[in-house]
Amino acid sequence: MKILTASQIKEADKITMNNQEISSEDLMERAATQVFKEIHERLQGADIPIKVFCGVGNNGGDGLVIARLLLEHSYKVKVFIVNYSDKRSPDFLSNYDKIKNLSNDWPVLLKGEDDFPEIAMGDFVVDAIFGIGLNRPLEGWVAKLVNFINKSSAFVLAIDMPSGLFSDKVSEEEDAVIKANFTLTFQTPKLVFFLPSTMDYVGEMQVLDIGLDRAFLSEITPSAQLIGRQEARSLYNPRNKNSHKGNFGHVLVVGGSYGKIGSVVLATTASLRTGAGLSTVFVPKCGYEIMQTSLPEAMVMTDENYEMITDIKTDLDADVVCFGMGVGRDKSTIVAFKELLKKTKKPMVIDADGLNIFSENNELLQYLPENSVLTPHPKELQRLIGEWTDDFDKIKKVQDFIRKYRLIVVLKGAHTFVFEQGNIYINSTGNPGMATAGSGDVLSGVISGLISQKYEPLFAAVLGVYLHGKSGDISAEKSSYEGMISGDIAENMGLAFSDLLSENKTNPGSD
Ligand SMILES: NC(=O)C1=CN([C@@H]2O[C@H](COP(=O)(O)OP(=O)(O)OC[C@H]3O[C@@H](n4cnc5c(N)ncnc54)[C@H](OP(=O)(O)O)[C@@H]3O)[C@@H](O)[C@H]2O)[C@H](O)CC1
Ligand SMILES: [K+]
Repeated sequence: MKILTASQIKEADKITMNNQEISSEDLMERAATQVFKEIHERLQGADIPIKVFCGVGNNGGDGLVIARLLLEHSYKVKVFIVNYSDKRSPDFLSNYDKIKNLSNDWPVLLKGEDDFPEIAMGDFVVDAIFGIGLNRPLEGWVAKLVNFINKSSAFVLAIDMPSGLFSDKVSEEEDAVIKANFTLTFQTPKLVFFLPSTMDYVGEMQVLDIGLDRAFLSEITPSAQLIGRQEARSLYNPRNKNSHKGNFGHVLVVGGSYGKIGSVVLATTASLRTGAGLSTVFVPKCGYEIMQTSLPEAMVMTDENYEMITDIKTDLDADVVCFGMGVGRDKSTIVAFKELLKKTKKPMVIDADGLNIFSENNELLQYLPENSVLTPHPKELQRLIGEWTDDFDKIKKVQDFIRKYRLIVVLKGAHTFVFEQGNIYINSTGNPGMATAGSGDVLSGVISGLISQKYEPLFAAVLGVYLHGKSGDISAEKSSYEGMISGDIAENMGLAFSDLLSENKTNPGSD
């Protein structure tokens, strides 16, 4: 699903109104009706006090329509107008009239702190104060109102965006931003919903299709894309019946050191569970028996050295080389890595200490084959590209880095981002249970397994991240966030594929 900027959304609005010959008020009615339906479906007429806080722009206009529709369905609604400005939008004004005509219980005008209503624990708060039109931080009593709502224990539903959250930059720590339990957003998710510094404001998120112009939406180049099941499914290459293990490629995993052979076991298991035809590992001698016993499906080659990798003597023409897990940063390992880089022509997948070696030896990056995949977590990324001021600056710095070295970067996090030049793919699967030792080793193995099967490295990264997250979700379902371990993610890859390929799911753009 495309993630659009506020200006792209505003353009889509205009084109939609033009092509569908509808007014902006019609579009507002349509958007807010979708919200009403979602609320109605969940509350089923329940006798819950609903407090709708409306700004005086179009986000506030949405709030007024939602309130009107709820009142028409006999919900217990109280409307508060957050009168932050004298500039009221025309669609706000016409809906203000409509709601005033509906009942004698007129909206309450809030002009300062003294007007704040009581918000009780069981209240249902609708936040329709600001949407994508926010262009400066909240100030004065409006900021205080937002903090006041946040302090209440009420359930908060944000309309389009949590108020106070910018769509195209991060807020400062002291800024007032609604902390929503749920956000119903129109047509497209916003990039800030997925950034580490802003995602917590959003709560659970659902995108409502408000029927913006299809042709425009399909043609526009997005700033990023959200990868749900449908998008991941479109990347899957079905297998030919007439095939043998040679068709699915050969993965070479190079890694491990004394006490860290498990990381290689995990990555290699994951590569095989993802469908690699053959997987060979290159480990220090201490890893020989561990590998052969724990993963009989893999072939094992060893270094001369018992404890660490010092010389990667192999002429194996693998389809992909995965390097870095548990490998350490000994001088001799760095030399061996450099030799490996020089002789490898096919894309590589680099993780963990492989990334740290690059951070400390920047000159090695030039030997990395084009289209190789780096899989850092934020700390590893910071060591690679330097400090960033905020998440938007980070995105820019990653783009500069991958342009320079012609790479793909998989930035691991609650929402893993896959960066290619000029594009970002944001993953929708996964859960906090995956923050467990070895989870990254499994991911490198999954991506390598897909590359060996002739997936383009970019698509291997995007699909791999999706499947890894899905397998994590399946593992959590079976064992809970706390109880799952990364070996489960490798073991459940088969179920993640089955889920991807099952026919009985219809929810596009999400899971
Ligand atoms: N296609 C869609 O998604 C549709 C969305 N709709 C809804 O419309 C809003 C966007 O509405 P808009 O009127 O553009 O913007 P806001 O309601 O968010 O803000 C209104 C004005 O508030 C001023 N502003 C901005 N920041 C502040 C601030 N910190 N303090 C005070 N005032 C502020 C600003 O005006 P200025 O002239 O003062 O700069 C804003 O213009 C969208 O989010 C949806 O909810 C439509 O209903 C249907 C289609
Ligand atoms: K809002």
